[in-house]
Formats: sequence, structure tokens, C-alpha cells
Amino acid sequence: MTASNPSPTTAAPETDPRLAEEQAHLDAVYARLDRMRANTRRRLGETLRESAGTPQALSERESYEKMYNEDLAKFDAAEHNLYFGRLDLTDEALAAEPVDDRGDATEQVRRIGRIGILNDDDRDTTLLLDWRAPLSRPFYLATPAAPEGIDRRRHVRTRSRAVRSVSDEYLQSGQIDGDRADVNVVNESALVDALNAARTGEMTDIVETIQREQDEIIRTTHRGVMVVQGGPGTGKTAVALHRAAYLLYTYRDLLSRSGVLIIGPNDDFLRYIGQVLPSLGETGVLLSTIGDLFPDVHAAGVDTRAAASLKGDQRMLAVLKAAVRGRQSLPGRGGITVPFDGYELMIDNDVIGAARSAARSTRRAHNLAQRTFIRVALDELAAQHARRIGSSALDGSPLLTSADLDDIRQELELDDAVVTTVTSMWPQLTPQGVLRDLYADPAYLRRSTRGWTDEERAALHRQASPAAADADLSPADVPLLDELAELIGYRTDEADRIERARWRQRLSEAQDALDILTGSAPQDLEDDLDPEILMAYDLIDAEQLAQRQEHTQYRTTAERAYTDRTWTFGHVIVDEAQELSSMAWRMVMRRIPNRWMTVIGDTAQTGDAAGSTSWSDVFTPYVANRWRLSELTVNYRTPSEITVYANRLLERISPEQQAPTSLRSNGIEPYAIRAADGDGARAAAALVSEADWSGLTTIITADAAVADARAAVAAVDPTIQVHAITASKGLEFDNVVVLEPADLVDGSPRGLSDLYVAVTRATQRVVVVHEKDLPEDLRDMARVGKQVTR
Ligand SMILES: Nc1ncnc2c1ncn2[C@@H]1O[C@H](COP(=O)(O)OP(=O)(O)OP(=O)(O)O)[C@@H](O)[C@H]1O
Repeated sequence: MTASNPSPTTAAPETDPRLAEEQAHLDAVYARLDRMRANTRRRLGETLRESAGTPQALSERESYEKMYNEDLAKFDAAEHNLYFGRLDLTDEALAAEPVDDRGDATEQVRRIGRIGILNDDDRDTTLLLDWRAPLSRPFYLATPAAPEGIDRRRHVRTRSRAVRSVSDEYLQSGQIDGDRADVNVVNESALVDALNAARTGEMTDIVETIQREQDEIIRTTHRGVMVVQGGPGTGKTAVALHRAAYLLYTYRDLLSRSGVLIIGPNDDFLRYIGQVLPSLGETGVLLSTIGDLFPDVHAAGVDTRAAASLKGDQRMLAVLKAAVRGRQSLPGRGGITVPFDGYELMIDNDVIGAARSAARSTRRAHNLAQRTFIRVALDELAAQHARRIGSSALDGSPLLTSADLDDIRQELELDDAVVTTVTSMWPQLTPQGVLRDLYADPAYLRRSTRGWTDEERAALHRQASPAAADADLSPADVPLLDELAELIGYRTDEADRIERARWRQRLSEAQDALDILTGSAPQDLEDDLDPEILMAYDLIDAEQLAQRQEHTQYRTTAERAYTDRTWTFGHVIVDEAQELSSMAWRMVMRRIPNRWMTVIGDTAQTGDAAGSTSWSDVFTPYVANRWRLSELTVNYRTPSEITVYANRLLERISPEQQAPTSLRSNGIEPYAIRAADGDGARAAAALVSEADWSGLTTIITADAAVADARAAVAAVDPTIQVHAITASKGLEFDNVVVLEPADLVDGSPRGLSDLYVAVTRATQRVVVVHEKDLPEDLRDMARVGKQVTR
């Protein structure tokens, strides 16, 4: 095949034979998809109708049900833009391709789509290659400089099962109009279309336009920690999500059992990215914030910066250890007397000290060592009692046999007062309980924070919430709960207890169900049951029924992982990873002992006072120097008009970092509006409501100012969005109004980073509204009006 058309073309539909050719293929692909869907539905129906007598048959039936449902979800997800790319190999490349197992030669044309589809003809020809298949890779990598045996790459745009346009690039001719040698862009026309599209508030996938540097990260075979650093808008999040999809495709067996966890900075962000993986046909991924990673806790409390910073610090480790040890108490100098068997037992420091040493020397977690503590304390008390009642009045020698001692020991075990007193010195703990007491009890806090300043203690102190124990837990508390759960050994006992309680509950529900069934038998049979009539009890007992319910409460890997704190994942992806504190990293690392992780972030965007500014500091303690860094260098989001300001900020935040190259300019210069004192939020709202900007718009302001800003904006137009800077992390909007940048800079120890994040959220336009003087780097921004007044 030779190059006949040296430039990318998008043809007029009525004249171009390529459209008809691609439409014919598209029709064949959709026809096959429809047959697959119909077959799967039929099989699902059959499966559901099958009776499953034994638990094993039931479990088999459920795994088929799961498989068919997943397939149907995948087909539905693939419906939109199913086929998007085509590669035509050169004759030489084709000749060099190996023949496959059946002796068939490789096809000269490869068609690429969201999922792989084989035809149901007798040769199982490939109608569509999955974008993740190795044979699809040149679609993302080939350039005129390195054409990878590709003669022509074609982009096929479709809508509702109809081909809208095609555009071709001829890679052998060595020159392709539009491809930008400076930033190494492939598939440029499709990319530019994607980047210019108005945002919807939900992230979309980028399978049609993945770029080379992104593809290399998505498909990396590295099995350790891989850090992807890149400026705002370089596609880090997009890459993370496509890597998850790629890994699930390539290591399907392994990862469908162990699961993939993606950690994001906040709920808004998770909602924003939530549709990307399902649109790629992948649903088995758990998306979570740090604040939601501890089962049954939804941390909605808000910390002061000082508190969040302390809670994220590794020094908390010693504090939590001390807090747990602080619950292993001694009775004090006088001891405690408890009546027993007509005498007074003395529970004193010697008795409890011996029990405590024994329990501590087991090196088991607190709750798990309690058994040793109680055993040794009761042994000591039994010996004390035996000495008192069973020694010779003459010489004090023991009169009691070891059997007598055993009897005393057993009686002690049954004595509530004794056991309660002993246990109170080594009680069963819960992470929530310890944390709440630590914050609420100044003496306990002081004992647990040796070497801390009073100011630091005051930052942690908080009144115990009269409501639920975890009502005011903050996201920074969650890693502390997790740490405490380890120290306490809460997991095993508590998980067992919950599991047993759930089972008892199911059993009793099953019993109730059976009782209802039996109760609804015809009354006239009550006294004289017809032996020919089978009753529910004859068919199934409560235990079996409960088991059956257990099976039907089928949960995905992600769902099971979510409710189990000790679940370890096959792969973990952390997005906006620069925001995680040291304590949060400890929690994440517990979820991934194999350390197979993709970590995405930008240390220049760190806003959290406990976040990190050095990847080496984060990972060296866990994997020494065995972590790999990749960088993304092209900014796909922000036009160069905005990037000018962003880069100035970057230069001051992190001069050593290379500023990403903006891929496009749109001619829309950022500008600043000075508002009258106290009128900034209203002026920003007025600006937005009067503007005729297309796409999504938000006002971004400092966290501390967001409530007031929202109220003022709502008075103008309640539909206008206002985002606190922390909540805007990772999101993007077509138009961004940065409200009072001086507050962003002054409001936090990492203020310049916050401003950097704010201006880089925009895909089209930035306007600054301010009452105070502008930060230095924005001072030369064009001004519109000297002052906007009421
Ligand atoms: N190859 C690509 N093709 C099309 N769009 C892309 C591509 N790469 C990135 N984008 C788009 O660029 C925008 C920015 O991507 P993304 O949010 O992943 O960047 P980021 O590096 O995570 O940014 P931030 O650090 O600011 O959160 C998104 O709209 C994304 O869809």
C-alpha cells in the first residue's frame, strides 16, 4: 500500500467513498454487538429460571448471573463511539507479521474500538480490537518519525451508529500537516476537537486520543510504585483511569479477585471521574476518598489547618501508642478491694502490674492481649486468696492442694465484681472511643502527647460530641482510626462480632420467613396435618435459608473490599497524591502490601498542610529507592493565555519543575476586575450572570470565604456554582472566576499553590475579581473597569 493522500482529511459525507466503507463496517460491528447482547440476555434468562438445589449450584448460578450482567453492562457502555480507529499496515509490515495459531496471516487492516469483538463466522475474524490490545498500540504511538509499520491511521467519528466523518494520516509520507513536532502530538485533529469540547461536569474517557507519553504510563509493566508527576491539565487523572482499565484487561483474573482501589481527594472529584471506567466497560473498581476508607465511618467533620496538619504528622504514631497504653491502667497506690468468699481481695499494683507485663510481653494488639491480662490477674488473685485462707497458722506453709487452687480460680472467673474490676484496667477498646476520649479529655491528651506544646494540644482538643461517637470525625481522623485499629487489634474481634451478628440476624429472618410460611398453611390442616402436603420446613431449614440469602446477597469484589478494613488490593491508584499526609500513606500502604501502585500527583499543587512536597520523602520509607518516576509534560486543559500566569506561579512555588507546554491558545486573555469593598462576591456573580460564556462556569474562592461567597452569589443567582479551593482540586470548568486571590494566598501556608490550582481549573477563560490588591504575579493582568460598584 502506498501513500496517496499526504494530509489529514475530513471528507464531505456525500462524496467520500470512505464513509460508505466505514459505515458498512460499523453496521457489521453493531449487528454483531446486538447478537451478542441478545444471546447474553437469553442465557441470563435461562440461568435465572434454573433451580439451584444445593448451595454449590446456587453459587454457580450466581457467578453466571454476575458474568452475564457484567457482559451486558459492558455492551451497553461500549454502545457510544464503539468504533473509532483504523490502522492500515504497510505491505512490508504485513509480510513481516507472524502467522497466527491457525495459520492465518495477520489482517492488513486493524480496526480499533472500545471493546474487542470477534465475528461469529466460522473463522472468528476480528471485527474490532480492544484499544488495550497490544496490536492496537501503534494507533497511539505511530508518528511519521516512527511509523511502526503503519501506512495509514484513520480516525472514524460516529454518532448514534452512523459514521459522521473520517480523517486520515499517512505516516509513511513523512509529513503530516498539523502534527506538532514540538510537543509530540499524535492524532492531532481528533485531539483538538476533544480539547475544545465544552465540559459537562463529568470527565470523559480519552481512548480515541491517548498521547504517547500517556500511553507509556498506561501500559507500563512496572510492578512496583510508579509515580506520575505532571502539572495541571497534563492528563494525570485521565491516565490513572485508563491505566486501571488497562490493568483490569491485562490482568483480569488476578485483579477481578483482589480488586483495584482508586483514591481521590473528595466526593465531588469522585463523582466527576465516576463515569469514566464504566464507560470503558469496567465496573469492578472501588473509588474512595481517604475519609471513606474506614468501614462504617463517613468523616464529614472539618479540621482547622493546624489540627489537620498535626493529625497527619508521623508524631501521631507515638501519641496513639501512648493513648492505647494509657488505657492499660494500674489501680493506684492504695489498690482496690473487692469482697470475695468472705474475705477482701486486694487488687493492687503488684497484681495488675504482673498481669500487664505478661499481656504486653505477648506483643499482641491490645484487645487480643486482654485474655492474657485477665488470666494472669486471676491467677495472681487466686494465689493471694489461697495464701490468705489456706496457710498454716503456725508456719505459714500452704495447706491447699493445687486442685483447691483451681477451684478458687474458677470461682474468681465467675465473680462479676472481680472480673469487672480487673477488666476495667485493660478494657476492650474501639478506635473511635480512644480517639474521642483523647481529644475530649485534657489530662489523657496531655499524658499521650509528651513533648508537645500546649498550643499543639489545644489544636487537637475538642469536646466529645453528644451525638453519635463518630459524628464529628474529619478525614484526617480516618488514618488515625486505622492506625488505632491495628494497635488495638480491633479488626479481628470486631469483624468476627459483626459477622456473627449478621449471621444471627439472617438466621432469625430466615426463621421468621419459615414461620410465616408455616403459619399461612390452611387452618383446617393445623390439627391434623395431611402427610401428603409438604410444608416449608420439610424442604428447607432456617440455616439453609439463611445460607441461600447469604448467596443471593451477592457482592462485587469492590463492595466486599469496601466493608472490610483488612482487605488488600491487587493494585492501588492514588490521585492528587500530594495531598496525602504521612499518616494517610500508612493507611494506604496497609491496603497494598505488594506495593503495586500508580501514584498520580503534582507537588506544586499541594494545598493540604500535611501533604507532601517530595515523592522521595513519601516512598523511601516503604520501598527505599525502588520507585519509578514518570513525567507528563503537555497541558491539555489550559490555553496558553492562562498558562502564562500559571507558569509564573510555578516558577515561585517550585522553580526546579519544568512548566508543562500548553497545547493550544484560544485568544481569550485573562482579565481582572476590582470590586468595591465588601462587594467582591456579588460582583463576581453579576459578572457570571450577565456574561454570555458557553459551557460550565464556577467561582473559586478560599475555603474560609466560601460560605459568605455562596450566600452573596445566591442572592444574585442561586444557580451559579461556587467552589472552595480545596473542593475544586482535580476538577475543571470552561470558565473560572477567581474570587479574591489575595485570600487564597494569605489563607494557607501553601497559598501560592492554591492560587496555582485555581487558575489552572479553566479550559477556556479566567477572570479575577478582587477587592484587595492583586498578588504580584497577577498584577499586569488586563483590567476591565477601575471599580465595579453596586
Ligand atoms: N490525550 C488526551 N486526549 C483528550 N483529552 C485529554 C487527553 N489528555 C488529557 N485530556 C483532557 O485534559 C483535561 C485534563 O486532564 P486531567 O484532569 O486528567 O489532568 P490532571 O493532570 O489530572 O490535572 P490536575 O492536576 O489539574 O488535576 C481533561 O479534560 C482530560 O480529558
